[in-house]
Amino acid sequence: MIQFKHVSKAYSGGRPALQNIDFHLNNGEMAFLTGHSGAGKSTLLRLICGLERANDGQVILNGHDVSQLKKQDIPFLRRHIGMIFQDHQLLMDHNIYDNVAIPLIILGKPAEEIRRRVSAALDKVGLIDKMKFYPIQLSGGEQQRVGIARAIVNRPMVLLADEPTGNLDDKLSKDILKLFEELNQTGVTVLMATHNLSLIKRKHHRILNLNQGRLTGGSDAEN
Ligand SMILES: Nc1ncnc2c1ncn2[C@@H]1O[C@H](COP(=O)(O)OP(=O)(O)OP(=O)(O)O)[C@@H](O)[C@H]1O
Repeated sequence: MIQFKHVSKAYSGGRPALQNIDFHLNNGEMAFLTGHSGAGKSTLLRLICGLERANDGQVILNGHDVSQLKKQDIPFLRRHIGMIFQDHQLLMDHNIYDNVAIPLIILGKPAEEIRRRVSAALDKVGLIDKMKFYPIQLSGGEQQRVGIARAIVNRPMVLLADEPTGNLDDKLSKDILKLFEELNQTGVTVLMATHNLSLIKRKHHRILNLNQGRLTGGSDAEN
């Protein structure tokens, strides 16, 4: 489902953020992405959804080489991806319901389907009672969960999560991880970047570990 072939990325003026990354995440697999701050985790996730372009190598998503896609084709690719950002990126002048509905509105889904799916997504993250609230009225952890609801509302094939439990306490972090595992059991491929090693230590999913932009664990050769 997600394959990196000799991928390197350097931001202009900076040292390489990723160097010669090779791995293959199978359809329906779940994996964690770990590594120190600045190791390249966000960059790797951003390459998959076309927010950044590789300088070298191939990033293949569901058979498409993301690094070769034309700019106008990127939105079509993103329809299949749910992306959860570190800084949740909510629209502050829209309420929670609207924030979660946005991906469906963009796709032109009928109002009744939007209502049903947004309610289901908010229910999953425990925020159904707050759908009329604005992001500013929610705690950091609740805002993070709105970002998660928005990412799953369109039932993506692939869920990419950048530090999704960063603002959450232990109990909520475990709940979110459980939610990802449930989605994974329905066939969604999940890649989650995290610093929280205690959260994932008893899990059996593959761990891709980055160190200074290089993959030091979890590549296919070890599996
Ligand atoms: N837009 C950018 N322009 C220039 N350099 C960048 C940019 N984004 C990231 N970098 C650099 O690329 C490297 C990898 O950053 P990245 O954000 O991918 O790491 P990370 O593992 O996600 O870190 P963190 O855990 O702190 O979020 C770092 O050296 C960072 O300074």
